[in-house]
Amino acid sequence: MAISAESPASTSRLRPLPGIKVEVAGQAASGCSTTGGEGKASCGSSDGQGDMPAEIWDKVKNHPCYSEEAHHHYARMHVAVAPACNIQCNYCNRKYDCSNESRPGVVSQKLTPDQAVKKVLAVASEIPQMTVLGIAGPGDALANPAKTFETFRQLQEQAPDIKLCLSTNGLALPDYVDEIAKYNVDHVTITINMVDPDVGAQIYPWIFYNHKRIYGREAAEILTERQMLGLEMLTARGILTKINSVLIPGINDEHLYEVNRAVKARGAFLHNIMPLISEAEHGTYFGLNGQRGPTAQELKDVQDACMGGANLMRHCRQCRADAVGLLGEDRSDEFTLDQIEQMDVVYDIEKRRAYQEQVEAERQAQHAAKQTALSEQGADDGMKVLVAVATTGGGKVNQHFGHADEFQIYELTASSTTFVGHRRVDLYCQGGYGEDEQLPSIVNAINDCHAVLVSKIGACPRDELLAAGIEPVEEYAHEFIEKAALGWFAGYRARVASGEITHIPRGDAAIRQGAFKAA
Ligand SMILES: C[S@@+](CC[C@H](N)C(=O)[O-])C[C@H]1O[C@@H](n2cnc3c(N)ncnc32)[C@H](O)[C@@H]1O
Ligand code: SF4
Ligand code: SF4
Repeated sequence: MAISAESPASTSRLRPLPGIKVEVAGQAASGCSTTGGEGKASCGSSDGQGDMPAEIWDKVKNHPCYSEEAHHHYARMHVAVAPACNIQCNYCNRKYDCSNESRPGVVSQKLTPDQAVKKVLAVASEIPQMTVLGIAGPGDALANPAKTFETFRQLQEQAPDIKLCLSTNGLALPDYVDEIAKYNVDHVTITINMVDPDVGAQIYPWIFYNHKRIYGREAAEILTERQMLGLEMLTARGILTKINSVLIPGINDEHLYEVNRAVKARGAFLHNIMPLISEAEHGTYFGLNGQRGPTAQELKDVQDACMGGANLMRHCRQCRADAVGLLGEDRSDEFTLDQIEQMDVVYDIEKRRAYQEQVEAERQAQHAAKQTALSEQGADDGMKVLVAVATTGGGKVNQHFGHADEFQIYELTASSTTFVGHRRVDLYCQGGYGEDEQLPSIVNAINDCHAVLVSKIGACPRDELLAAGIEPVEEYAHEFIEKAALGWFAGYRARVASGEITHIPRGDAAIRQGAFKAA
């Protein structure tokens, strides 16, 4: 597909682009449910490739961030080799020795490139489904170019099967595109929160550029120009890009649609709209000044409004800069420098490959089960519901309600299943203490869902969920998630059709008791 990089009307305030035509070698939309947010049933391919070109498919099918399906099966890790930053965001406060905060920009230990490479080899040997190594701070990968590229250089030699990624604010990006290509870094994340410097001036107090500090609107103007130029240059080289945007209510919530269209026009592969994390105790400008993050509903509304543009990632976990494991789990505690010194690391590519073949077979089985379940749904009657799922990974409904500290949320129609996000909750099972207090907050977190799919649930929470209009479902324990959800949905629609129950749309209006009623 050829995409013109000329400025679309909505981004006319940007630096005029050089009018290059950018070849985008296959957008996510042409694949089949490979991205986070828009998995439709139109694709019948058994593995999910759809009509995506093979070279793109190879880059995304086992990348947990670029493919929603892959994130159930494959792991990633970050190494914290990039402490410095060349700009200031009003939502960021980096910490270098912190083990108890789970947010971007925080790490337990800064690493040298040599230490980082040791750690990657150790993790990759212990967790063979770890396919991706990213440098995401705690500062900016490209504000620390020597450490970033030395890490990549060594890894390319010693672990050539691992995909390399980096995250940047984009200010220095145009200067490093050649080096990014040289080390086969084929996934780059750029954080783009605005394409309008007036919006940018409310997010970025300063940038450090050309040996000086630049403030306010002028800083934001330079930043947006550099981000757009860097994105175009990556697209022109066939490097896949993911755009992160932090949703900041009252500042860029209404503007992110424009960002989505601007990055799509420049060939972005995915757009990851993430909620602002903002607490006074993090010590950020926004946190200290009462700027709140969005609700789950506000986030979904903005993501939904952006559909039809750049494809959306909705399964981001906003990981720490030293995260290790499947998205949502963090095993970095098992790989401290002291522990790595004690490990007998043998990096065996063949063993990793053989293991990943099994993992890939599971991913494909999950995809095929979904396609079969969709084909059995019958005509689409326009009904749309959300369901919550308790899972420990592997793409299956395999967690007890009481053990879930989060639920994955899927939107179902008769012709699609779409992952729309995860909701963290307080653990219900507290060893007998405080359970009654947790339940209302759990119900509140999933109160826009019609059902919650679990491997098991106790009698007390079952009754309370039913009273709140949420149907607890154990029947599909240990099934693949989409197959389970669609199986329940087919039964639900049949009960509605027979008059056994009344379908009541939920959403915001569902914050009431008794939505799930017998007719
Ligand atoms: C720590 S940064 C490191 C990479 C790079 N410096 C950048 O900003 O893109 C990783 C991601 O975390 C995001 N981030 C940092 N603090 C955040 C916060 N308080 N809330 C939401 N996202 C945040 C950044 O915007 C960025 O997308
Ligand atoms: S660019 Fe990244 S590391 Fe730098 S201040 Fe912003 S979020 Fe923090
Ligand atoms: S922060 Fe988001 S994109 Fe980055 S590794 Fe975690 S899930 Fe993937």
